Amino acid sequence: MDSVELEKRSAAEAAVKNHYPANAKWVGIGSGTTIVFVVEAIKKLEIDTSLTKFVPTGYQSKQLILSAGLTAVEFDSLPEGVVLDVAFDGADEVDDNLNCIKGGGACLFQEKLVVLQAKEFICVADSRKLKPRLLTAWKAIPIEVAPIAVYRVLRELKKLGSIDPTIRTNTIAKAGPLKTDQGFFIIDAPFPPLRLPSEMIPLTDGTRPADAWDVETLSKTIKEIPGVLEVGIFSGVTGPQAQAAGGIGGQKPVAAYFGMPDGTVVEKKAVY
Ligand SMILES: O=C(CO)[C@H](O)[C@H](O)COP(=O)(O)O
Repeated sequence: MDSVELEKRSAAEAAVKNHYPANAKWVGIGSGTTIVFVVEAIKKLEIDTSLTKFVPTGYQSKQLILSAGLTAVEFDSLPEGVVLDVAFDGADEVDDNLNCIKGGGACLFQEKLVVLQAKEFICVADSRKLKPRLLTAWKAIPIEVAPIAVYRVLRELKKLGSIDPTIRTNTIAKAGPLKTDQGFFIIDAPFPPLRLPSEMIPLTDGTRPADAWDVETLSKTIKEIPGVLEVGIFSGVTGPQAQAAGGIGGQKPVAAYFGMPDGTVVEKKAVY
């Protein structure tokens, strides 16, 4: 196993050890390559999971749950009022405030639904994902868009300062735009590195500097473009603050685990 895979595994083991609830009833399972190690770590606990329901974030996630012999319940089959005990998921980049970029695997819409429905979102990643600000190494924001609106959304993104946003295409033999589990397209929209909201200094007339966006404002602005289903920025209040505001757990992780090249695991916790 190469060193990045080992980082993913050690982060997953630490995250599951610290956050998998003793009598878990509902557990969200994200998408991507790191989440495979989370499911492996849950299995390694050797606890009775027969009463636990695992909520997938898409096709790959559901197959992962089923092939591990666990019970999958799709998001749209959740009984009314159910709040997930915890949701584990990966990320493409995580900043100092635990804001995340997600959607590298094109599952951001269901991933956001699932983490919002969980008391706690626990992020699991390798060392490459740990950066002070979003869009440092990961250069574009994944945005899920209705196919009919895609060219209009591309134009609107350019007006917001995105340099050369593109429609993601299939990487396998089938030519054409990649389709998400919802049958939508993904636009990858590059922007300059994003600031934290606290770093935004308005111009003297009170407006935003043309080349500077903070995580929160850009996410909300993109979400308002007609045709956008969801934006791959996971930000805002989290944990108890989100619960107090009625948004259950919020979009942002309460803790993020990063496997490091030296075999250690860095744990970062949200500050409330
Ligand atoms: O958001 C995601 C999929 O839409 C993934 O969580 C993200 O892309 C990280 O993937 P990986 O664990 O393979 O690095």
